[in-house]
Amino acid sequence: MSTPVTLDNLAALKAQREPIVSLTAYDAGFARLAEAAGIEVVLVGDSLGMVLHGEADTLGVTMADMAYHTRLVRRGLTDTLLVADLPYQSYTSAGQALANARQLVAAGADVVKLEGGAVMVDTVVQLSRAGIAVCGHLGLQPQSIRELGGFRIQGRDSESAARIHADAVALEEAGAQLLVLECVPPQLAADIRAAVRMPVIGIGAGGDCDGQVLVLQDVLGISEYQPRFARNFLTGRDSIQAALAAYVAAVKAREFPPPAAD
Ligand SMILES: Nc1nc(=O)c2c([nH]1)NC[C@@H]1CN(c3ccc(C(=O)N[C@@H](CCC(=O)O)C(=O)O)cc3)CN21
Ligand SMILES: CC(C)C(=O)C(=O)O
Ligand SMILES: [Mg+2]
Repeated sequence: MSTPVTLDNLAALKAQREPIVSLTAYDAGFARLAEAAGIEVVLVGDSLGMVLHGEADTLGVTMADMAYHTRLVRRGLTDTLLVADLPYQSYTSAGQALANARQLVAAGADVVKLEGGAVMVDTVVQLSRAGIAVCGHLGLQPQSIRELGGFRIQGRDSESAARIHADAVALEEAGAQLLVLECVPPQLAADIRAAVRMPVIGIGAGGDCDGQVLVLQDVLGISEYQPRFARNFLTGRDSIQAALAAYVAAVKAREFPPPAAD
């Protein structure tokens, strides 16, 4: 890449139906490798609570953690769009969300991501009005693990599918410019993708999304627990660089995720 990736570029990729490739990173070194491999969006995910800290969920991650890792990743990137997660309990009011989102932007985030649908509309409106780009996150919301009772697929029945669909539209109307859709049935992801202008980046949500995101450690096969939807791209390859390039190529060719229920 030679010019910075923008949200407008991602919208153009959606319009062209060219898959957007996203990957998590938590430090400058891996961020640099992700950019060199052609990753368009690097996510500093609160998944770092699990893959870096060794916790069983993402609930212990703090704003200090997210700001620190966002600063590290920023130093590894020249042109890649940087999305950073607002962590658990850091956006319980619009005012708190604004203050914390500003911290992530100061640390180098281009876009801040938050979990939740209709309940987040006021917050998304305020962030957008303040000039902060927002990425929504629907479907499986790991920060709601206690309410969900586990990392389970969401939107299986028609009622919850309709709610997720309505949440996506509400987020877009509130000003969200990007959406992560995690662990929902492929048909629901396809319907939502077609219904909103913002690019929809899927994870465990089938192939008919505008893009895909995976956790770095899953792509390298070094996670303690590998979700079923993830793939180890280092298998059969001899370097991390080759694995990341293979992930990018597989998403761009729509070879990943595979068509069948995986
Ligand atoms: N290493 C890692 N990869 C991830 O994709 C990831 C994280 N950590 N941490 C934050 C969230 C949590 N995620 C997860 C974690 C576990 C499952 C999981 O166990 N899924 C089951 C399917 C459950 C069902 O059938 O509903 C699976 O077998 O994949 C899914 C998403 C996605 N994110
Ligand atoms: C799994 C992705 C979407 C995420 O939110 C994270 O890495 O925290
Ligand atoms: Mg997250």
